[in-house]
Amino acid sequence: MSKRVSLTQYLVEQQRMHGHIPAQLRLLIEVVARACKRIAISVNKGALGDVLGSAGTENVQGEVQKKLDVIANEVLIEANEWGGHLAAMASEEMDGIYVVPNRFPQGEYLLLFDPLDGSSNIDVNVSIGTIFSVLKKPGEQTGVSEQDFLQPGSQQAAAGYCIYGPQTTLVLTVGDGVAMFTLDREQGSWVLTNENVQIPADTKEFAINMSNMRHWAPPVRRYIDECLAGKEGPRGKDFNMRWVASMVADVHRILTRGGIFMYPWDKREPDKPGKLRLMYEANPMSFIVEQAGGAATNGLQRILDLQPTKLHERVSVILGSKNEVERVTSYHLEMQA
Ligand SMILES: O=P(O)(O)OC[C@H]1O[C@](O)(COP(=O)(O)O)[C@@H](O)[C@@H]1O
Ligand SMILES: [Mg+2]
Ligand SMILES: [Mg+2]
Repeated sequence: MSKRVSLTQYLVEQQRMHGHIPAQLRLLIEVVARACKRIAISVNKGALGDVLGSAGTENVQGEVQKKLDVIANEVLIEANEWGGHLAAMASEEMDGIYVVPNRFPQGEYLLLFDPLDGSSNIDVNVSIGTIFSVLKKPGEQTGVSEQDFLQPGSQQAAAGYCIYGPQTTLVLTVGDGVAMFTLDREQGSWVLTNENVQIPADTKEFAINMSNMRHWAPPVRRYIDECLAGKEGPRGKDFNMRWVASMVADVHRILTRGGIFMYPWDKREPDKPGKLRLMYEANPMSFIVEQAGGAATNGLQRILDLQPTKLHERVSVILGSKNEVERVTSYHLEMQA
């Protein structure tokens, strides 16, 4: 049997051999990974743990919170405020930033998370996840403000997600490729199971919520129409479609076998750039996808180059196999010209 490499060993290697990450960042990632293990336990309990259904509250974006949205948020905060590596946190489930109180050890990083991604899938027992993004607090000044979080995704020190599916898998980048770790439940440890994740540049599989078709902008409509035309159409090949409605699961499939994922702007709410959130969904996923050789744009620009203007900013997302993302982006740019 080949040697098992744990998350800790992998991170120590990244720190010592490759000089990629400081010790503080390594320890921060381990705290997040531990929190994900605790969330995985709650997810698995389901009805037995009374964690299904609505919490009866709404988050800042007006979405009804599920019990697990609230539980996962609390687990991440509690684990990380004791961690000692953070100045503040921000989450889909909290209106403003959460500054780590003085009674806890202080650090120089900022952590953003979508504690539970794919909330509509919790009660139906379909894969869900946790997405996170790590930034460095800018400047030397003491104190931390929301402004400190508003950095482009290209500044991320690390990003990852944990998928709670048939297997529990942690996917991580510290800017040196993408690694996957599978949770060994008996041992309670994360084991490195894929060290060099690569997204093929071409694909025959797209992921989009087709029920919104009539609301899409012309470039998206054109791309999907061409895919649907199959072998006889301009693409000269048949396409398959998947839509899990958990971004983590759709992105995980793309990291595993390629594909393109789109949640574009649509006419239902024309003033919103998209449904997904830039800081704790699109940015971390775009960092991971690029690190695996894929691409991510909002139709016109690279997502990682976007300058955020607010914590809960939304964005149109097109990511995955590079040649397909470039094609959809070129259709948008042609329309603009
Ligand atoms: O139900 P829709 O409109 O297809 O949206 C699905 C998308 O919404 C999300 O569930 C949003 O995430 P949350 O569950 O964290 O709010 C994505 O994971 C997914 O891609
Ligand atoms: Mg989400
Ligand atoms: Mg969520």
